[in-house]
Amino acid sequence: MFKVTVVGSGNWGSVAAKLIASNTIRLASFHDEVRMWVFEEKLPSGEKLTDVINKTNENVKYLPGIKLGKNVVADPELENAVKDANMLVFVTPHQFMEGICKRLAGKIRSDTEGISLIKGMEVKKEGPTMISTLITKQLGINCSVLMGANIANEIALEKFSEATVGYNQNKLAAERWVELFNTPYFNVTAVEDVEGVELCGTLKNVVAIAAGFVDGLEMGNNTKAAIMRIGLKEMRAFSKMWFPSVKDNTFFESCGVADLITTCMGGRNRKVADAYARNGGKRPFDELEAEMLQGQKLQGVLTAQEVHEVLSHRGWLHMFPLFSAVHAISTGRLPPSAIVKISDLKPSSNL
Ligand SMILES: NC(=O)c1ccc[n+]([C@@H]2O[C@H](COP(=O)([O-])OP(=O)(O)OC[C@H]3O[C@@H](n4cnc5c(N)ncnc54)[C@H](O)[C@@H]3O)[C@@H](O)[C@H]2O)c1
Ligand SMILES: O=P(O)(O)OC[C@H](O)CO
Repeated sequence: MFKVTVVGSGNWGSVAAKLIASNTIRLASFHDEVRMWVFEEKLPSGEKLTDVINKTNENVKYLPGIKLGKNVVADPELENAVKDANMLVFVTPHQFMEGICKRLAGKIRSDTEGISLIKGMEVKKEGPTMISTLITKQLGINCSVLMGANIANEIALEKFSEATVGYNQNKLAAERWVELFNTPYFNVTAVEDVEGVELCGTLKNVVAIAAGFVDGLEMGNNTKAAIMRIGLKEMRAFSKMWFPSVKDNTFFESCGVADLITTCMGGRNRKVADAYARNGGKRPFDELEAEMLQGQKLQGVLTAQEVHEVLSHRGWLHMFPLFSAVHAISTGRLPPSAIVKISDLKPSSNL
């Protein structure tokens, strides 16, 4: 029997727990109960978030108004939450994963399979390390990924969408993840390209920041489409430079072009970048994030910084004018209007 724990309980983490719980309760090969690790916090009422989730079956802070399923149990103790599980679903903002992995090292079952829903990467001197690789290295487990055009609040309302599982070699494990996540309104397919799927999910957040600038400047649909097109090309070029095995077809899955479109239309990165541009770049991103998202986290600004670091280390910045402009604008070195002057930065013909 498979026992699932969700490590993370933000907006998407809560929806993932709901999706999974609806399947573990009906499929015989899974234990009914789904544990969900909660980064504990006190609510304005003085109650602990975990207690409120377990009392109301609702994550009142990150996914208000949605019942998670009676078989979801919130647990504030990380080690306790994972101790019986042999299927771990990682879904926290990427900046917290190194610390979480350090706490979990040596404390999980040896037969555990992992999957990361985290859109982000770590930066090392030698280049980017994907979060699935960090998990594999630090915890010694196989780790697949699930990415897609998945704005969490829409899936919480059971509106139809698609997602892509990326795996490396272990097809059986990938099929089990598909079984665990798939529902009539959440259509999951698997492709053998873990890095390609994960890089799509990670890099689209940088393009979403650019799309938000364009919206904030009220530049219209053609400009936004141009930004998305250039962004997609840079996503593919960046992915293939670091991981030549990445497949072109992956960019046509839900994790690729579909996620790029939905994020640039309706995501949190877009929304906060829109506000940043409307304020003429005068209010920093972290201030807008705290005010507009109330505890939810942006991934695009940090990812732009990470992309900048690895590209500048290699001397490749000039080949990625859009990624470079997003970083320069979000750090206040260029005004938001610079997002449509990227042709001045001489994009390389080999993208
Ligand atoms: N929300 C979406 O629509 C969506 C959809 C697909 C993928 N994702 C990805 O899922 C991942 C998680 O995003 P989310 O939307 O579930 O989270 P979120 O942004 O809604 O919430 C932030 C979470 O971080 C937790 N947190 C705060 N400080 C922490 C710390 N020091 N250590 C550990 N946790 C801490 C908070 O308790 C909260 O659970 C991200 O990589 C995101 O890109 C999000
Ligand atoms: O709200 P965002 O910008 O973090 O994007 C959410 C999801 O990644 C969309 O698939």
